[in-house]
Amino acid sequence: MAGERKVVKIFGTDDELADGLAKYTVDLSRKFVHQRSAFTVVLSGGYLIDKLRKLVDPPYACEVDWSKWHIFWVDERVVRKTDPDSNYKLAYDGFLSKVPIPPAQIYAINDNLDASGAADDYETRLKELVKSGVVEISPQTKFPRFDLMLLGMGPDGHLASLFPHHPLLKENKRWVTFITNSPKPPPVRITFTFPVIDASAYIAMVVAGSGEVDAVKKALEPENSTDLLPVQMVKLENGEFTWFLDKLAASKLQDFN
Ligand SMILES: O=C(O)[C@H](O)[C@@H](O)[C@H](O)[C@H](O)COP(=O)(O)O
Repeated sequence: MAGERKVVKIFGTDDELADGLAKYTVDLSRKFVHQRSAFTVVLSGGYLIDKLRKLVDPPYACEVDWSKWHIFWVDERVVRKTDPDSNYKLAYDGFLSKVPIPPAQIYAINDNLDASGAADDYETRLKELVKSGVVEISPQTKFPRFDLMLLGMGPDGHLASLFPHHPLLKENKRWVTFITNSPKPPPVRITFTFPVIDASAYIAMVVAGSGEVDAVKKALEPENSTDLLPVQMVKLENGEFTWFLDKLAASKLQDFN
């Protein structure tokens, strides 16, 4: 069935959220490995990685065929992989170093290139992975269709490095582009574009704590406003968008309190 299915899950504690996210990811891993013998997973930076902490331990870790996983980044800071600002480093230290995903299936950006070069290089590598059948392609839009994006959102409603009112919100040709004036430091990043995000099969948007409470309220219970947050601009063509919230992040939602 085409279109977007929206799901909201609210957890009482941080540990319950981490358990819920681990179970959801295990179920999708099983589904895609069975269906296509590969599972393409896109990560963001931020505290998302901490929320994946349960996935690396039993019972979840043993239920996953890690050899079929392929890891990508929805956005990455243009810094060395060893830099504390690197999303690769954050994910490696907190998640990837603890599970047996083949290193050749972890697609970090080329940190020898500048922002424009790194975006071009990442897009070229994605095109090769589409050709070899690892990454699917959307039959409708011809943008890459990832199996699962595990994402975070900022207090201003940004996702990936797509910030409010920025011209990159309108990018509709490139798969991967770059930004040199990100309002969230560091300023130079590469990012997937909206058409790639919109082509996803599943997105988990993970928000916990009080920092994003107003953005969550605006995204889930919008009042008439033409000034949309970036997260409100996501329109999955044929996919499921699930919010993973804790009690604090959901505390302003009328329908859920
Ligand atoms: O590089 C980045 O800045 C992240 O990838 C970004 O997309 C992140 O997911 C959001 O900014 C939310 O970040 P927090 O989880 O820290 O709020």
